[in-house]
Amino acid sequence: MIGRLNHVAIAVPDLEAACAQYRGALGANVGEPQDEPDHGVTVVFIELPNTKIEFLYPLGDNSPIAGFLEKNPAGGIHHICYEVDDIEVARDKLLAEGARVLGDIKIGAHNKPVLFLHPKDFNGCLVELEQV
Ligand SMILES: C[C@@H](C(=O)O)C(=O)SCCNC(=O)CCNC(=O)[C@H](O)C(C)(C)COP(=O)(O)OP(=O)(O)OC[C@H]1O[C@@H](n2cnc3c(N)ncnc32)[C@H](O)[C@@H]1OP(=O)(O)O
Ligand SMILES: [Co+2]
Repeated sequence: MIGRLNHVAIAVPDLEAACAQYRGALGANVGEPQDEPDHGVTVVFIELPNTKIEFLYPLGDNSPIAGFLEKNPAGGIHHICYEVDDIEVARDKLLAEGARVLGDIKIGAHNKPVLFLHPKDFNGCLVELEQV
Protein backbone atom coordinates (compact mmCIF):
# COMPACT_ATOMS: atom_id res chain seq x y z
CA MET A 1 0.00 0.00 0.00
CA ILE A 2 2.72 2.57 0.89
CA GLY A 3 4.95 3.88 -1.86
CA ARG A 4 7.79 6.37 -1.88
CA LEU A 5 9.26 8.15 1.13
CA ASN A 6 7.86 11.68 0.81
CA HIS A 7 9.70 13.31 3.72
CA VAL A 8 11.44 12.90 7.04
CA ALA A 9 10.40 15.58 9.55
CA ILE A 10 12.76 17.04 12.15
CA ALA A 11 11.39 19.17 14.99
CA VAL A 12 13.81 22.04 15.57
CA PRO A 13 14.15 24.45 18.52
CA ASP A 14 15.54 27.28 16.33
CA LEU A 15 14.22 27.39 12.77
CA GLU A 16 16.55 30.11 11.50
CA ALA A 17 19.62 28.38 12.88
CA ALA A 18 18.56 25.03 11.41
CA CYS A 19 17.99 26.59 7.96
CA ALA A 20 21.32 28.42 8.06
CA GLN A 21 23.13 25.22 9.02
CA TYR A 22 21.56 23.13 6.24
CA ARG A 23 22.15 25.91 3.68
CA GLY A 24 25.70 26.53 4.82
CA ALA A 25 27.41 23.49 6.32
CA LEU A 26 25.37 20.93 4.38
CA GLY A 27 24.93 22.96 1.18
CA ALA A 28 21.25 22.03 0.91
CA ASN A 29 18.44 23.54 -1.14
CA VAL A 30 16.40 25.06 1.74
CA GLY A 31 12.94 26.53 1.05
CA GLU A 32 11.09 29.38 2.73
CA PRO A 33 9.16 29.08 6.03
CA GLN A 34 5.49 28.27 5.49
CA ASP A 35 2.90 28.66 8.27
CA GLU A 36 0.45 25.77 8.54
CA PRO A 37 -2.15 27.02 11.05
CA ASP A 38 -4.35 23.93 10.59
CA HIS A 39 -1.42 21.80 11.76
CA GLY A 40 0.00 24.10 14.46
CA VAL A 41 3.44 24.24 12.84
CA THR A 42 5.68 26.35 10.65
CA VAL A 43 7.44 24.16 8.10
CA VAL A 44 10.50 24.50 5.89
CA PHE A 45 11.16 21.96 3.17
CA ILE A 46 14.63 20.93 2.06
CA GLU A 47 14.74 19.33 -1.36
CA LEU A 48 17.09 16.38 -1.72
CA PRO A 49 17.53 14.42 -4.94
CA ASN A 50 15.58 11.43 -3.64
CA THR A 51 13.29 12.83 -0.90
CA LYS A 52 12.61 15.86 1.29
CA ILE A 53 13.39 16.93 4.84
CA GLU A 54 10.68 18.89 6.66
CA PHE A 55 11.72 21.17 9.52
CA LEU A 56 8.92 21.66 12.05
CA TYR A 57 8.63 24.58 14.45
CA PRO A 58 5.63 25.16 16.77
CA LEU A 59 2.94 27.63 15.66
CA GLY A 60 0.19 28.84 18.01
CA ASP A 61 -0.79 27.75 21.51
CA ASN A 62 -1.72 24.12 20.91
CA SER A 63 1.01 22.89 18.64
CA PRO A 64 1.12 19.08 18.40
CA ILE A 65 4.93 19.27 18.51
CA ALA A 66 5.18 21.33 21.72
CA GLY A 67 5.33 18.26 23.96
CA PHE A 68 7.89 16.60 21.70
CA LEU A 69 10.20 19.62 21.87
CA GLU A 70 9.80 19.79 25.65
CA LYS A 71 10.98 16.19 25.87
CA ASN A 72 13.64 16.72 23.19
CA PRO A 73 14.90 20.29 23.70
CA ALA A 74 17.69 19.85 21.15
CA GLY A 75 15.13 18.72 18.54
CA GLY A 76 14.81 15.31 16.92
CA ILE A 77 13.27 13.22 14.17
CA HIS A 78 9.52 13.68 14.60
CA HIS A 79 7.86 11.64 11.82
CA ILE A 80 8.27 9.97 8.48
CA CYS A 81 5.84 10.44 5.62
CA TYR A 82 5.00 7.71 3.11
CA GLU A 83 3.03 8.23 -0.07
CA VAL A 84 -0.23 6.39 -0.76
CA ASP A 85 -2.49 6.40 -3.82
CA ASP A 86 -5.80 6.63 -1.96
CA ILE A 87 -5.85 8.00 1.58
CA GLU A 88 -9.42 6.90 2.37
CA VAL A 89 -8.66 3.32 1.37
CA ALA A 90 -5.49 3.51 3.49
CA ARG A 91 -7.39 4.94 6.50
CA ASP A 92 -10.09 2.27 6.34
CA LYS A 93 -7.53 -0.53 6.06
CA LEU A 94 -5.54 0.83 9.02
CA LEU A 95 -8.65 1.24 11.18
CA ALA A 96 -9.64 -2.34 10.33
CA GLU A 97 -6.13 -3.44 11.41
CA GLY A 98 -6.67 -1.71 14.76
CA ALA A 99 -4.22 1.16 14.25
CA ARG A 100 -5.01 4.54 15.81
CA VAL A 101 -5.54 7.23 13.18
CA LEU A 102 -4.89 10.60 14.85
CA GLY A 103 -7.68 13.04 14.04
CA ASP A 104 -9.19 13.47 10.59
CA ILE A 105 -7.73 13.52 7.12
CA LYS A 106 -6.48 17.09 6.56
CA ILE A 107 -4.85 19.00 3.74
CA GLY A 108 -1.08 18.96 4.30
CA ALA A 109 1.80 21.24 3.41
CA HIS A 110 1.81 20.07 -0.23
CA ASN A 111 -1.94 20.77 -0.58
CA LYS A 112 -2.57 17.03 -0.61
CA PRO A 113 -4.60 14.99 1.91
CA VAL A 114 -2.62 13.64 4.86
CA LEU A 115 -3.24 11.62 8.01
CA PHE A 116 -1.16 10.59 11.02
CA LEU A 117 -0.81 7.22 12.79
CA HIS A 118 -0.02 6.88 16.50
CA PRO A 119 3.70 6.28 17.16
CA LYS A 120 2.91 3.64 19.80
CA ASP A 121 1.24 1.53 17.07
CA PHE A 122 4.24 1.85 14.71
CA ASN A 123 7.40 0.92 16.60
CA GLY A 124 7.67 4.28 18.34
CA CYS A 125 7.67 6.18 15.04
CA LEU A 126 4.94 8.69 14.18
CA VAL A 127 3.83 7.96 10.60
CA GLU A 128 2.24 10.43 8.19
CA LEU A 129 0.55 9.23 5.00
CA GLU A 130 0.16 11.60 2.07
CA GLN A 131 -2.01 10.97 -0.97
CA VAL A 132 -0.07 11.82 -4.10
C1 LIG B 1 2.18 20.02 7.78
C2 LIG B 1 2.16 18.51 7.80
C3 LIG B 1 2.72 17.94 6.50
O1 LIG B 1 3.84 17.40 6.42
O2 LIG B 1 1.97 18.09 5.49
C4 LIG B 1 2.88 17.95 9.04
O3 LIG B 1 3.78 17.14 9.00
S1 LIG B 1 2.26 18.53 10.53
C5 LIG B 1 3.24 17.74 11.80
C6 LIG B 1 2.67 17.98 13.14
N1 LIG B 1 1.39 17.27 13.33
C7 LIG B 1 1.28 16.12 13.99
O4 LIG B 1 2.25 15.60 14.56
C8 LIG B 1 -0.11 15.54 14.10
C9 LIG B 1 -0.17 14.19 14.74
N2 LIG B 1 0.45 14.21 16.09
C10 LIG B 1 -0.27 14.10 17.22
O5 LIG B 1 -1.49 13.93 17.20
C11 LIG B 1 0.50 14.17 18.51
O6 LIG B 1 1.72 14.87 18.27
C12 LIG B 1 0.79 12.82 19.15
C13 LIG B 1 1.61 11.91 18.24
C14 LIG B 1 -0.52 12.11 19.52
C15 LIG B 1 1.61 13.05 20.40
O7 LIG B 1 0.95 14.01 21.15
P1 LIG B 1 1.51 14.49 22.56
O8 LIG B 1 2.97 14.79 22.44
O9 LIG B 1 0.61 15.54 23.11
O10 LIG B 1 1.24 13.22 23.40
P2 LIG B 1 2.00 12.57 24.60
O11 LIG B 1 2.99 13.48 25.17
O12 LIG B 1 0.91 12.05 25.46
O13 LIG B 1 2.72 11.38 23.86
C16 LIG B 1 2.30 10.06 23.95
C17 LIG B 1 3.52 9.18 23.78
O14 LIG B 1 3.97 9.29 22.41
C18 LIG B 1 5.30 9.76 22.38
N3 LIG B 1 5.46 10.64 21.23
C19 LIG B 1 4.92 11.85 21.06
N4 LIG B 1 5.27 12.37 19.89
C20 LIG B 1 6.05 11.45 19.29
C21 LIG B 1 6.74 11.39 18.06
N5 LIG B 1 6.68 12.38 17.20
N6 LIG B 1 7.45 10.28 17.76
C22 LIG B 1 7.51 9.24 18.63
N7 LIG B 1 6.88 9.23 19.82
C23 LIG B 1 6.18 10.32 20.15
C24 LIG B 1 5.51 10.47 23.71
O15 LIG B 1 6.88 10.48 24.03
C25 LIG B 1 4.70 9.59 24.63
O16 LIG B 1 5.42 8.44 24.94
P3 LIG B 1 5.63 7.94 26.46
O17 LIG B 1 4.23 7.79 26.97
O18 LIG B 1 6.36 6.64 26.31
O19 LIG B 1 6.40 9.03 27.11
CO1 LIG C 1 5.00 16.03 7.61
